Amino acid sequence: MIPAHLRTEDTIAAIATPPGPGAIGVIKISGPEAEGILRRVFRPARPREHFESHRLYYGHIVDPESGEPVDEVLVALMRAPRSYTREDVLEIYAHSGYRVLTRILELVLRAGARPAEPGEFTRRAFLNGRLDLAQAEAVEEIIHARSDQALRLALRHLSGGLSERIQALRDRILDLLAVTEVAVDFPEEDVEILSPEEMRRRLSEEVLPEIRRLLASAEEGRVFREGIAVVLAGRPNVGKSSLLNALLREERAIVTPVPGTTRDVIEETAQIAGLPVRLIDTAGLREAADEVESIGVRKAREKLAAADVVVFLVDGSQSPTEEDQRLYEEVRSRPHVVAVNKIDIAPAENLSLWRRQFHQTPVFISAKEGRGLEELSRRIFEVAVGHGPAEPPEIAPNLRQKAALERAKKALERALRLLDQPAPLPELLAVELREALSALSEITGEVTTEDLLDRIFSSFCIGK
Ligand SMILES: Nc1nc2c(c(=O)[nH]1)N(C=O)[C@@H](CNc1ccc(C(=O)N[C@@H](CCC(=O)O)C(=O)O)cc1)CN2
Ligand SMILES: Nc1nc2c(ncn2[C@@H]2O[C@H](COP(=O)(O)OP(=O)(O)OP(=O)(O)O)[C@@H](O)[C@H]2O)c(=O)[nH]1
Ligand SMILES: [Mg+2]
Repeated sequence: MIPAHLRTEDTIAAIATPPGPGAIGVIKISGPEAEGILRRVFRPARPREHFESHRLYYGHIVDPESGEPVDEVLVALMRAPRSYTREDVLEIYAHSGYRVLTRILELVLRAGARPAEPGEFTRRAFLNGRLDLAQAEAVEEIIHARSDQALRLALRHLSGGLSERIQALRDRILDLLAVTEVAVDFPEEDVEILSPEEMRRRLSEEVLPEIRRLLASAEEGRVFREGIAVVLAGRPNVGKSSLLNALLREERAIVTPVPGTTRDVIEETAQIAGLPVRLIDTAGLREAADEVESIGVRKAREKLAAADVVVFLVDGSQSPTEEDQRLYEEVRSRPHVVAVNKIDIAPAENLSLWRRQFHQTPVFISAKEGRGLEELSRRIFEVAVGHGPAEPPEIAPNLRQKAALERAKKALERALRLLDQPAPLPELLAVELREALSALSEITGEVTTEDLLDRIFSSFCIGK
């Protein structure tokens, strides 16, 4: 039974914009009472009997009990099925502020709506067939995209890029299942509609490679979507904070000639070669001079251990020391890039010493003059992604979708093993093909459970 809080005959309402002062705040209402609510709480500037669909009306939200105006607004009514949820949708464009939006929402609730659960608008869009499940997940992906690449990927998912690939796979497996079932139903007829060899060929050359491609792009897509943590580490005064500032193009961290300037962890988001990156500047690694600094150094080591990529920075204006070597040993086991800084003032003989100092060729940079930063970005990208800067994959399944793909892959591999045997039983084959189909159907949501939907939509924002 559908729990009361998800009854789709209810009219739901939510504030759809972030709380606090802002130019405009939006209240969304969806369900059969949308128009009734409009009539009860809205007073149009010019009295009217009828509200046209998809038109903006200007007027006031008025408390129906006291007659007191609450805000000056624009409203739009979008009649079913031409709306986000395919139900009647009412949107109220109000001023945004701490009180005004909650006041209006209270009136709307009193006028016949109940508060929407997180993701409930999109859940209705899904239940009413406007989006499939993969597209619904893409809505959330758009909201959380932190780089252009991540956004592009999400938008392709929203417009059905992933769903189409899954659908094509399902069609192929369905064809195979259909002939297998003929063989189950008419065992005595010796009509071999599809030979085991042909079935084998289609599975191993057409279906499984496509699943493997999708799985690989899931891996690759993850870095584009979620981004990486890049920690800047090295001895005091080598120019870590200067590099942070240079990469951000902003004077974010304090830079001084005094070693031990940065004592706390500084984190900022940036884009590096299209990847969303959390850049983390840390205290210079050394025997700390005081308690504050020693806490800073400890935090620096914690960040180092959790980094996706460490940029190990050294000072090219000085020659390598044992201390640099010792610190490098700490970093070496982590994915890292070595950067030799201050090449604008570094003597040439130093640079050749530094060149031979590490297990990899360092990148030569000047944080001060912004030199070598592109090369550094490229190297960070390589270490994070495993190959040179490339476009993100066309589409990239998320973790849930990846798990379903893996289930489908296992089932199809079992089917292949059956086909290796002499006279494979069609009944057994059909079981595996159906299992693969059901796994793939979970991705787009042809097959779902309340539990699955709860899990997916509960992580959405309220009002989405
Ligand atoms: N004001 C407002 N802006 C918004 C949204 C919204 O809900 N309200 N959206 C919320 O995420 C996004 C836009 N997404 C939307 C997707 C579909 C439909 C829609 O009405 N689709 C109908 C009919 C389209 C038509 O007129 O042909 C449909 O597909 O059936 C509306 C918004 C971003 N901007
Ligand atoms: N010439 C030159 N000076 C630089 C460069 N990068 C940093 N510096 C100078 O080096 C000094 C230290 O720079 P910071 O960025 O504060 O160094 P840090 O590694 O963050 O130092 P701590 O926070 O103390 O660990 C400052 O005087 C910077 O101006 C560079 O590329 N060239
Ligand atoms: Mg610093």
